[in-house]
Amino acid sequence: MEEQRGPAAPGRRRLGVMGGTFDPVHHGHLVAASEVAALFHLDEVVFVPTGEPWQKSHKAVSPAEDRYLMTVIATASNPQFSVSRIDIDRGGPTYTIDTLRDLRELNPDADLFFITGADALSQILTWRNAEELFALSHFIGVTRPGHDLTDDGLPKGGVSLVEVPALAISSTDCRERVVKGNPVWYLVPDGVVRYIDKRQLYRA
Ligand SMILES: Nc1ncnc2c1ncn2[C@@H]1O[C@H](COP(=O)(O)OP(=O)(O)OP(=O)(O)O)[C@@H](O)[C@H]1O
Ligand SMILES: O=C(O)c1ccc[n+]([C@@H]2O[C@H](COP(=O)([O-])O)[C@@H](O)[C@H]2O)c1
Repeated sequence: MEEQRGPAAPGRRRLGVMGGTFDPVHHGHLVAASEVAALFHLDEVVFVPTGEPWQKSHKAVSPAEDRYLMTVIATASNPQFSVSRIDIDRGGPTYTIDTLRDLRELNPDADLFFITGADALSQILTWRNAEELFALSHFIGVTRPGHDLTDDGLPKGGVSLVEVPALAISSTDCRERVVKGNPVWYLVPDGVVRYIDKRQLYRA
């Protein structure tokens, strides 16, 4: 783990990958990405909104273009953050194995660091081609209030566990607040509050 936290190998970039449905993106996502970027000396963190999140198919998910635009708005002010459309443009259900293969092809000079909250990390063995994921990227599991952070059952050396400032924010709670007419100010970036309002998202 310490080797992963040290400086990048000569000639190699370090690319963080923050995958998520981002419906909507909130400060929990942004703080996790920022903290990991600093701890692991990442050159960039690319946020990758899902196309069709197959494990959320029982839930109503907002249109990909809205989730993409909210992610662009939320990350625009940070020069280290960018947003990729690869999972949206590929079409069909989103599998991280495809995300990582595509990002490696697009960034042959970079080592990948996939960032996941404790809840997502605990589900990783249910993901498509789970055993291959760790050959394509290092995984960084971050703390999230209400969830245990563990690498039990995951490949040794393939995962680092990191404590990040605790923000008890979820997209589910943000959506429910909007439905009830409660504020989401300061849970999501200001521009995202405005976008939700403009597009009338989550109004039941
Ligand atoms: N508050 C948080 N702290 C740390 N990690 C988080 C937090 N919220 C989300 N994450 C992580 O960010 C990634 C993307 O999360 P996602 O877009 O599904 O947000 P969510 O808040 O979990 O959404 P939902 O409530 O709709 O399930 C996942 O790896 C998730 O674990
Ligand atoms: O690869 C899979 O099978 C897979 C299954 C569930 C989630 N993921 C990825 O995990 C990240 C967080 O997903 P979610 O559904 O919690 O927003 C996002 O990048 C998803 O594409 C990936």
